[in-house]
Amino acid sequence: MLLKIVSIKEKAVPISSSIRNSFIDFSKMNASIVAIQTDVIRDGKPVIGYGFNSNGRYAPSGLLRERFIPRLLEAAPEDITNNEGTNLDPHKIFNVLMTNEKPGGHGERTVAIGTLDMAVWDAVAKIEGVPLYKLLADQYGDGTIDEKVFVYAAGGYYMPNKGLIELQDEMKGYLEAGYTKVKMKVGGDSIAEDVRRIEAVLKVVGSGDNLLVDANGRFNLKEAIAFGEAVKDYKLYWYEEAGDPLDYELQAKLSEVYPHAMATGENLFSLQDATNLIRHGGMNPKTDFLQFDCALSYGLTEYMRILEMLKENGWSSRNCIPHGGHQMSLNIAAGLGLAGNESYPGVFQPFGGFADNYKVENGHVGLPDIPGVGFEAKENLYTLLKTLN
Ligand SMILES: O=C([O-])CC(=O)C(=O)O
Ligand SMILES: [Mg+2]
Repeated sequence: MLLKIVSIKEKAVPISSSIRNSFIDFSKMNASIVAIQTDVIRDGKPVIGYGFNSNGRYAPSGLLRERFIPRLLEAAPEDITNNEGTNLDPHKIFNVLMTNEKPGGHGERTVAIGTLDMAVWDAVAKIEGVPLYKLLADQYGDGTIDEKVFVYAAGGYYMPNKGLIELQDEMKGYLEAGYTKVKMKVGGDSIAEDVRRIEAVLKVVGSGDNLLVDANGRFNLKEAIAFGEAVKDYKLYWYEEAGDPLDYELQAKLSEVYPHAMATGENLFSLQDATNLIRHGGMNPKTDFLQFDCALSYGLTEYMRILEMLKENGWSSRNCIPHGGHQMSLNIAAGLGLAGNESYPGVFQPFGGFADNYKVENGHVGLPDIPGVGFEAKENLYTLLKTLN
């Protein structure tokens, strides 16, 4: 008997807040959560894989309900399982989901598929009875697991009535929570004001090596260069998403003049977009970081193809620190040897943050030894996911 998917459920849930980056506010932000129930029984209960979409893109409920969930439910069991029929096959499922989808113009179907893909991998690891990071290391990596993963605290948003003192207090909180590096938003105010904000945070974190700045694609080339010029002496850990994510020429021209590390990629949603960045973005594998987020970009199956492409082009998985601050990318980081993962200690709850009993220490965090992605070890998240059942 081949295993079967019994049901797939989806719900949009709010992750709204009063924070603002240089481009959007999050007053109406939401996310899809999904549950894929299989007919496999483990510990007396049916295996259910859970997934959600990463922050920054809205819940793709329509795409999921009208197109991708029906497509997956209609697939023949042999088209979605391994050869023995004992587990789901995420790669075959990707092909099923992409049936009758033209290439290019990826839009937000990448988010819908990334959400389902997370639930599929959660189920796969639960059926195997191992944490996802272990499954990845054993089946797709070299067997080594990073017991602790580097994480930085992303925050520093613009908010109503948030001055320099409040910004400093926020950053002090991250250091007290065990983080060593913090990220703040820039590009949402004048360069002079952002420089004042940066200097205020530097007083808390000590050196530029402990501070990352994120312009969320706000600048044109002239502005991006001017901002780089204004901050270059701080030798920041990275300067993120200076211009439009698809403007590879802007990134390349900025790379010619900005002398320190840069990061981008959270809004590139496909292997082809990632390839274009590597081909045309002028980025440097010796210094720069790539932030592709599987949960926004067709899932881990596509992410593995991106890692392959990077290798062919002289980049390493250690250049990757994904966007999104979720446990899925933390598993990928631990199992496939990434450089680290983003973390949102203060925002995007209950999706941001990791297992409850694993404290961040010296900027690193461990993962729980339970089957799947580990959602069950994060109580506020699991409580929400369970409402799908
Ligand atoms: O503010 C956002 O959209 C999130 C973001 O860019 C990040 O975490 O790097
Ligand atoms: Mg960003």
